[in-house]
Amino acid sequence: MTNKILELKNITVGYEANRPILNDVNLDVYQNDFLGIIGPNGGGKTTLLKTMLGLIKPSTGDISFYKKDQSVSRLNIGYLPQINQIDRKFPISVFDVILSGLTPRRKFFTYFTNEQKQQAKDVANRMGLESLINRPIGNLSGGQLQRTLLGRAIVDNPDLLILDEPNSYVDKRFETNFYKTLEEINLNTAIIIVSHDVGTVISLVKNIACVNEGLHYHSGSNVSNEWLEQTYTSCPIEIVGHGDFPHRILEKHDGCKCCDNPLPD
Ligand SMILES: Nc1ncnc2c1ncn2[C@@H]1O[C@H](COP(=O)(O)OP(=O)(O)OP(=O)(O)O)[C@@H](O)[C@H]1O
Repeated sequence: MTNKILELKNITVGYEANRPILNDVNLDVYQNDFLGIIGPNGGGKTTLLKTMLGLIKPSTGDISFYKKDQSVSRLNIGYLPQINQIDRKFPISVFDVILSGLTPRRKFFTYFTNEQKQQAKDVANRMGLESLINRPIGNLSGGQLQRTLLGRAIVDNPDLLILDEPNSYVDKRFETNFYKTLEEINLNTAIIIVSHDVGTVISLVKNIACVNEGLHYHSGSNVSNEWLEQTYTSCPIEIVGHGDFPHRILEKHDGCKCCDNPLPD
């Protein structure tokens, strides 16, 4: 038994004909995996997620899904988007956002059963949102909104949870709790986390992939500075310890596509 749930084989994918963003990508994701995806800006991380979610179709290669080593046509995937993809003005409550992660029992008149409503309440409690359940999402802090959307992503007991830049919600007080919650979820669910915060990713995950036009896989999270430099290619990078989590330091350098936010001298 390999416990593989997702397999990408020789995937080449892009948005325009003959202009691939990712070339010949191979990746296996396992049940209970915690995979960190890092890489320079524009390297293709979001493109890889969209491919896994079936939102863009590869020009070559195969995507396969498995449950208990048997091939299946799809997986149940929960997705936590980046905060800039959320319309916070949309008039919807915490409870309704979490409930929307479930499929209504009737198609044309949206209808959730009492059991499903209880499921959404239980997840709200698990996320520490019981006192905010009727609050419109426009009136939540960044961390509360993140917990709400994490609740939506896990309410249907997904096989795989994908988190796109969870650090974009910026709520330092909740950060440690958030990572503890992820560890609990990981007991039953495979997780893929995409983040610019290489240090945090390395301290959390079981395996690492660096996406930079292709995909470089590292089994285990004890990556060396040399591996990081090789996989980021044009962008020198170093990991240093600082507080609870190591942080990423970029050496001073020019002409590199990932240097939109160089550190001050
Ligand atoms: N819809 C699109 N149409 C055409 N090109 C696109 C589209 N979306 C992304 N791209 C291009 O694909 C490349 C990879 O983008 P992608 O968003 O996957 O990178 P990323 O690694 O997620 O970047 P970042 O770290 O900045 O979020 C970039 O050059 C980008 O301009």
